[in-house]
Amino acid sequence: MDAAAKQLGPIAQIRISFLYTLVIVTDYQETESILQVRHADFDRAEANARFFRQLLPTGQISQITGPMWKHHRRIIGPAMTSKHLSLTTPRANEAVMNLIELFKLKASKAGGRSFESEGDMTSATMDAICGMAFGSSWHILGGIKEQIQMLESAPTGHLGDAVFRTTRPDIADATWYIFEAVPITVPFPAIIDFFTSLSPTYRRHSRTVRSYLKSRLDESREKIKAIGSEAAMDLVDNTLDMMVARESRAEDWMPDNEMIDEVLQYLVAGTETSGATLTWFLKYMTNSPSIQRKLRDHIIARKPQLQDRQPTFEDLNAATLPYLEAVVYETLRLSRTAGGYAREAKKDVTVLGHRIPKGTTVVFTTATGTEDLSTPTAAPYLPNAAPAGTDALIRQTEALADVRYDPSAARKIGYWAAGTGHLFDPERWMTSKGEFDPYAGPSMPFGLGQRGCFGKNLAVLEMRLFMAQLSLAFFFGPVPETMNSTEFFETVANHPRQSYIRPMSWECAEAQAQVLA
Ligand code: HEM
Repeated sequence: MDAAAKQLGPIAQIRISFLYTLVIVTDYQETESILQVRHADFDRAEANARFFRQLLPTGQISQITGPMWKHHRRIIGPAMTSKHLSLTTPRANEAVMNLIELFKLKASKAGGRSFESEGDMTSATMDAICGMAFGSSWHILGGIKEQIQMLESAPTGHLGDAVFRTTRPDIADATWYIFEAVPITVPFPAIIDFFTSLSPTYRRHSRTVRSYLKSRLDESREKIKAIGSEAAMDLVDNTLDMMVARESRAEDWMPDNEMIDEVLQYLVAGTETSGATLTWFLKYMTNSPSIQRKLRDHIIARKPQLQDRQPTFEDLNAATLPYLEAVVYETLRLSRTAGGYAREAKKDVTVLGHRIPKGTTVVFTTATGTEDLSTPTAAPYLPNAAPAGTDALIRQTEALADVRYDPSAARKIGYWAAGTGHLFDPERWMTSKGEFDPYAGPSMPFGLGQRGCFGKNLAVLEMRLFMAQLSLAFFFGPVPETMNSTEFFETVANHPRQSYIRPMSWECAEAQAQVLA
């Protein structure tokens, strides 16, 4: 899709089959306007929402905008306020600390060899999200640590890496199983969903996860009854408790199955996305020693106390730690965890001068953050060059090359310098005064508008917590070329094909640097 978007320009039409046509819009300003302003014209695409319906029949993510979606947003919305996120921060910090201990242990057993990190990052984000969603985790990292402690040393893989084969608790495996059944990369999701719903294994794992969440819900009700719902509102450190505390108000009541869907949705929408983004972060750090040093020095200079204690929600913000914020935004921009998102035209509409009939799915790619096709200096579009191998699928709309961004129009967001979009460069987010500028240039990792990512605030908090503490704990040493590919593969998220790291203490890194000097 990215290749098509790049070659065909700001708007293009892709015929998937005789019955189904998509329109791709890559013009940044038009995308902003559709997502943020034109709610009367566009809604969440049914084609997108139905991916998750088997797993989360009533979750926000499976619904088009209507009374049920609004009801869910109103009840769970306070989970993304600063007040609630501040209360839940210790839950995420537990996962970060366990991850740091696990990396130390793995590094000692690896004896200088690199090892794959993505499994640990998704286990860490699952532990963190569980803690924030219902107050305790499945201790996946703790279990992995215990298994690794038993090892003398790790076996060597075919690339010369250290291989750690570990298992996860059954409940975590059951959850992964049902996540992986989301038919996101298949051509006929409805058919796949039908067969999935008949699969005894899927049904068994789904029952296991749902009955676990039901027992958490019952415990939460007991807890909140004992505290009293009004008092609980100021104390609750997880989303389930918060929803239960609110349910005493008639308008905030929600049936059990809907509450369970909302909590499970945290895990579905928040684990793989955050885990993949943090895996990319480790890759960028591994390949940017000077950025690692700058980030660590920045945190120590601005918040020296974070060397001795865990950060609070209030410690980590763009004003206090602008360079950390720049690293967070740059990682989200370049890793493009979610490849794109979609809307459906609710009526006949006009986009960039082209009539789009009611019911058409319009897709936006996060590549607009790396290849800003509305940049006046961008390379000219190639309106007649369909990407190789896709000719049969692609039919260009008539003469679209002339539909370009109008430089005289007001635009709040800046531009990235031509040809630099593919580089990992946190400086692009910094002003000459050393401040963080969220409007420096295009990037939409979370989509936008009323159907943009619900969990954005939580995700950004997680990124800050993990990135700050990992940067203080480790220097990520270079890994061999054969383990350093930048290729990726796509599921719900974009994952790096290789995620090898070689964490070491800063003291060890400095000693090595001196020997080499
Ligand atoms: C780095 C991490 C994350 C990324 C990159 C990400 C990205 C996205 C994107 C691109 C969308 C679609 C937006 C649109 O259509 O405009 C989305 C939707 C959503 N995300 Fe996230 N997300 C992340 C983490 C999370 C977390 C941690 C949660 C939950 C706590 C979450 C919950 C949701 C939900 C519920 C929706 C659907 C919203 C709706 O349909 O109204 N996400 N996310």
